[in-house]
This record gives sequence, C-alpha cells and structure tokens, in this order.
Amino acid sequence: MKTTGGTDDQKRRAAERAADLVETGATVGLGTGSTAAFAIRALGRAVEDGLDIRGVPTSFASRELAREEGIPLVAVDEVETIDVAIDGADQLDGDLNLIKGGGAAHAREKIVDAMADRFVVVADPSKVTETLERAVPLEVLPDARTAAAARVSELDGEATLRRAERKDGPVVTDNGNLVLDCEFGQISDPESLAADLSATPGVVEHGLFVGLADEAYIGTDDGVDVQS
Ligand SMILES: O=C(CO)[C@H](O)[C@H](O)COP(=O)(O)O
Repeated sequence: MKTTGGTDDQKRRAAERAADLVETGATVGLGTGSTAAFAIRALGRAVEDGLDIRGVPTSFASRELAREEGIPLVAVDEVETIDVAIDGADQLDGDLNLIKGGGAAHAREKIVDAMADRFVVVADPSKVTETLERAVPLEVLPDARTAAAARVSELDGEATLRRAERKDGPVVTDNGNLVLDCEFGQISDPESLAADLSATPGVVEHGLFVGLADEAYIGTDDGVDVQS
C-alpha cells in the first residue's frame, strides 16, 4: 500500500485513537490509504475481542484488508446511515478542508465520509498545512478527460493524467474511470473551486472535501493532536 511523508508510528497513533471511538453496534466507514489501514487493523483486533460492528469499505483495497481482519462488511449502497467514518487525507488545512484521492478512491470515500454522523480524519503532521496546495485529483469518465482537462486550464489549473506505476497506461479507478491530478497552486477558496469542479461535465468526483470532516486526529511522535 502507498505510504507518504509521516512515520508509521504517527499514523498508527492517530488511527488507533480514532478506532477507540467506535462502539459496539456501530456502522463504520473504513477509509483508504496507509493511515486508514492502521484503523482497520485496530478495528479487526477489537472485533476479535468481541466488538460487534459493520464496516463500510471505501475501496477494493479497504474491503480486502477488512476481510482479512475479520470485520463484517456491508456495501455502501446497502446502508442508510453510517455512525462514524475514519479516513485519511493527502492534505488538510486549519478549517478541516481536505484534499483526498491519492489512492484514487475519493469518489466512494466522499459518499461514505459524507454519510457519516461523525467523520474523523486520521493523518500525520506532514499532511497539515495552512492553505491547501496539493494537486486535486479528479475522477473523470474516460470520454471526458480532454474536455475536463481543458476546463481545468480555464480555471487556471494544469491537469495531468495519472499513470499506473506497474503497468503501461493510466490508473483506472474502482469505478472504471480515469484520474486527472490538477495543480492549482495555493487554493485560497476551496469551496468555490469545489463548486466549479463539481459543475464540470464528466467529472464523477473531485478530491476536495470541504466542510465534511468533524475532527482530525494528527498522530505525533508522542501523542495525538485533535483538531475540530
Ligand atoms: O484519499 C485517500 C485515498 O484515495 C487516502 O486517504 C489518502 O491518499 C491518504 O493516504 P495515506 O494515509 O496513505 O497517506
């Protein structure tokens, strides 16, 4: 699984603290990425010790891991409510706006995270920034990739088709679509950019998560900082 800037101990601390929030009977959104994976493993241990939960995976990868960990699963289209979602982020600002989609899973992540009564972001300090500035992933229908890239240029951005590391050709999402990574520099108004991207024909979902997160647990070298 993809790893990024922070240490595994920082990620694990944040994720295990978030997993401690989960109570028996809960329906739990299971995020994607190396930090969320620590939460899934912690929940797997808790299930083994008797915690009774249903997990809602946000990707093929989180479903496979949760299965290995023995967490009972239910698909997102089979639930009406989610009690808590625990998910990672590629970057977050002081208002808990996020950039997600480093694992190309942001479309289902957004469905699950937005459904949750409580969406907890788990991250290491390398993800925290004053202003969002990483490339924003767009999941696009294959037919829309050229038109969507042109629209990104009109919005003063630069779109790059995400290529696969282990095969020739593009990354294909769990939904059969392509990903454009879009550089906009410093994003001063994430809400406005999110609205523009959502209005672009053929964009299935973008990786800006504005106003969705309730808290962020940031694992440090000696504890967890909570932002809310
Ligand atoms: O949005 C995501 C996947 O689409 C991940 O949550 C994000 O990429 C963070 O991953 P990691 O914890 O491995 O840094």
